[in-house]
Order: sequence, then structure tokens, then C-alpha cells
Amino acid sequence: MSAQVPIIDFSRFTTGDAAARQEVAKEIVNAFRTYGFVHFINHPVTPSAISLTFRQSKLFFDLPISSKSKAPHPPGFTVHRGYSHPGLEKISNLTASTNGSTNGTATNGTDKAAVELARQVPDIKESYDIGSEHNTEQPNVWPPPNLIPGFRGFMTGFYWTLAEFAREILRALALGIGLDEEHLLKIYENGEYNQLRLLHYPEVDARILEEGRAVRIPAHCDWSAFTMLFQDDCGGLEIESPTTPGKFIAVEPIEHACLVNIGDLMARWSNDFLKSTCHRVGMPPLLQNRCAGDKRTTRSRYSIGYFVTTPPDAVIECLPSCVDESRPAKYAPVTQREYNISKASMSYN
Ligand SMILES: O=C(O)CCC(=O)C(=O)O
Ligand SMILES: [Fe+2]
Repeated sequence: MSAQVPIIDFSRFTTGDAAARQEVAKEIVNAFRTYGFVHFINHPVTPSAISLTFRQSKLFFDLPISSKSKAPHPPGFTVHRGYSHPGLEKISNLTASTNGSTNGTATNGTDKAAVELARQVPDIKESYDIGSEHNTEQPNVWPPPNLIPGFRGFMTGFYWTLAEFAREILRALALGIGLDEEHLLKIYENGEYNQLRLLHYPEVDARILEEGRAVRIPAHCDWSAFTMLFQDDCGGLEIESPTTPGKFIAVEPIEHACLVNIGDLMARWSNDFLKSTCHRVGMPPLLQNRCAGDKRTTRSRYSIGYFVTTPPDAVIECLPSCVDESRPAKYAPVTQREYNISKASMSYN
């Protein structure tokens, strides 16, 4: 088996006839069953929209911390919006008794101590989270408009572009697992509860990462139904090998591709038919991205994540085509809200 994440031309799905759509949907599902990850090329998000979003992201992160902090992530874990400075959020792979949805992890009483321990190795990243403007439970926290003119309108537009693309992916997943094409969309509705995340990993002394004194993002699974990711050309993303647990393989960035991975919510929903694969961000493999003279500084890295989930009151119950006598349901029904709360409490104090 190749160690490369499969690359699938998504236009075969969007423009194909019924037979072609069915065939591509099967390919997509097989890739998600094996790797948990797929690179989509020729997808509906235009190269210029992706480049412009990276440019806007850089404009935001280039601001002084005093300006970025004018759009602060609210204290605690119940609202996941706004700017998180380096060290604020700690991603980990500690899990609790219930399962959840965006990216990150879960809690119960005893896990809190483990999270405190994990926090001693900080994540060297900063992020800015955005949701739908209609989501009153998770209100957006925008920077003052004069700081980056047009930022709010632009990001809101990009959010909905991705929500539309997510609908097509949900159609492909439903077809590929033997359901009616619209089955998952009835639960997803229109994408109001997704989360757009701009990420910046600042330059860092390579030794700090090599010696394990800090990480960019440690190994974790996402909580989303699935995640759509655009990465710049720096590299450093690794996924757990499908054949050798504990071994990580590099995912080379492909310009303008959308890298999609199954999250824990979809794994649960599909009765573990689809695989949520552990991944992390560490040292970039390419030398030119790691060294600046004698200092051995890793280049800074930008990525854009979009975490797809259902409305909070949706009941996530193992899908009918993934359950039969030989594969009884492994998970009790749970609302997305219950699942999400169990996950969110681990990442923010
Ligand atoms: O920055 C990346 O490439 C990955 C980010 C990620 O895994 C996450 O935010 O869950
Ligand atoms: Fe992730």
C-alpha cells in the first residue's frame, strides 16, 4: 500500500452522470476507510479564493499582538471564536466517555490532570476562529474594521463557499456508504454550525521542536464530521500510517488542493466504517523550510481549516447502512451538543 494520501479529482463527482458519481463516491469512501484523508483537486473552491484567504490571514497575523487581541477568544471553552494567542489553546488526544465535534478533545474529572501535564509542552501556534454570522450561540468576534478593511465580508463569503463544497462532500459520502445522496444533508442542513479556522505557526528555533520542549500541533483526531484543510507550501503535516500504528507519514502540500479528513463525529456516525486518523504538525521535512543560516529556524507556516459539523440538536445515531447483524451499533445515540461539550472542555482552560 502506498504511503501517500490518495488524490481524487472532485470534478468527476460534480460534473459526472449518476454512474460516474457512484463510482467516484466509492473511491472517496474507500480512501477514507483506509487513510482517513483524501486530497481533492479540481474542487469548487477557486485558486484565487484560496490565495486571497491566505493573504487575508497573513494580514491578520502580521498585526501586532495588541491589535489581534482586540478580537479575543472569549475565556473558557463554550465559545470557540476570535483570536487565540500562542499557548492559549492546547490540543491533545485525551478522550472521555462521550464523543464530540470540531477539532480537539474531551474531558472528565481525571482527564483534567492529564491535560494540565500536556499543557507543559505548549503548542506554538496562533489561530483565529470564525463561524456563521447567524449562529447566536457562538457569536463571531471580529477585529475593528479599520484594522483590515473588508476582512469580515471576505471571511464570511469564504465560510459559505466552503459550506457549499461541504454539501457536495456529504453527498459523495452518503452515496459511497450506500445511502440516498441527500441522506446526510437532511441532518447537516445548511452548514450554520461549521467553523473556519485561520492558523499561523510562527518561526521557531528548530531545537525547541526537536527536543520536545514545544510542538506545533501534537497528534490528535478532529472532532468534526470532517475537516477541510488548505496548507501553504511549508509542509510539516503528518498522519498516522494506515499500516503501522504509531508511525507518522508526511503529507506533502499540493497547491490549491483541499485535504479532507474524517473526524471522530463521522467515525461514530458511520459505526467506525469511516476512519478518523490521528495527525500532527511538526518539523517541516524540507531543508529550505527548516534552516535560516546557523540559527536553524523553521519557516513560519499558514493553514486554513474548516470543521464541518451538524446542528447541535441533531441526534448522531449509527447510520442504517453501517449497521447489520454482523456489525451491531457500537455507539448510543448522542446529540451533537452533548458530544461537543465533552470534547471542548479539554482544549481551553
Ligand atoms: O495546520 C494543519 O495543517 C493542521 C491543523 C489541524 O490539524 C487542526 O487544526 O486540527
Ligand atoms: Fe486536526
